[in-house]
Amino acid sequence: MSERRAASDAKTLWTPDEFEAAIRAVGAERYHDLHPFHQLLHGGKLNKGQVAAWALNRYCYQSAVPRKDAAFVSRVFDRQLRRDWIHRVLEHDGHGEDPGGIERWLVLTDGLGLDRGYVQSMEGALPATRFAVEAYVRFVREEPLVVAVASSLTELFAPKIHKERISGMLENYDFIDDDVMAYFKKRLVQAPNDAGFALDFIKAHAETRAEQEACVAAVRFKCNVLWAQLDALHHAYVSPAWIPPGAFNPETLDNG
Ligand SMILES: O=C(O)c1cc(C(=O)O)c2c(n1)C(=O)C(=O)c1cc(C(=O)O)[nH]c1-2
Repeated sequence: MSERRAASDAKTLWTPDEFEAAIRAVGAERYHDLHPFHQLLHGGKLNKGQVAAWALNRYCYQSAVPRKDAAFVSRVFDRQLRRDWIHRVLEHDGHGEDPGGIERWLVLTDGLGLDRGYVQSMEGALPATRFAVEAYVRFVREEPLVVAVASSLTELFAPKIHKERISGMLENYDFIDDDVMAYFKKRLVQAPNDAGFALDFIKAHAETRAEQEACVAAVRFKCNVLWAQLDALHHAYVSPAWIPPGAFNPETLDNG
């Protein structure tokens, strides 16, 4: 055991409330709602091409989420936990009558004038987007289960940003309507359930202070995954507007 880990284990276990407060403090400090790109997006300050760049890159995240959840399930020996987690894959991939979140995301990219095949190929995504989302998949595949669960807890902070996004984008962009915001409306119901389950799970299963601190670090890591994607978008499409070779160019979009 490293010296740092031993020192952390020797500290008193946080109470469940203290543990939750430490997790929530990470969101208050560094969730991506604080990123200038989101403020531009929600405030109507971007043009259609820039919004399309965001949606196209964010598709990579959407498609990685069920992959990381499937990777998680594959590591779980407890049948009940697999049952409790597997719906996350289905929420995104669809199930029965529900076309799923990825399909709803493609309705958004259709509405922005992007070709579906191009979006799904991820060929136009920024290099940093690909690195960031794959780092998340790898993290969930490799870290201890309780830490992997904790990394989903940025979802505690997502409903606030989804509400702001629905109202801000509907109000500020004439190319956004209710149909294309369906993805976020659905997440307003799904995310609190998923986050509540994950929070209860880590409270019950992080048994040492070191494990609790590793969970907090996982939320910090995940905030970085989200933040890095917006840094890359800002750099490529806002200022200095350096589009990496081969990445989506908004000028190729009709009415971009
Ligand atoms: O729009 C957003 O800001 C946002 C953020 C996050 C998040 O915090 O990771 C998720 C989502 N949306 C989302 O729609 C979603 O399905 C989702 C799943 C997860 C996850 O880590 O399992 N995060 C998020």
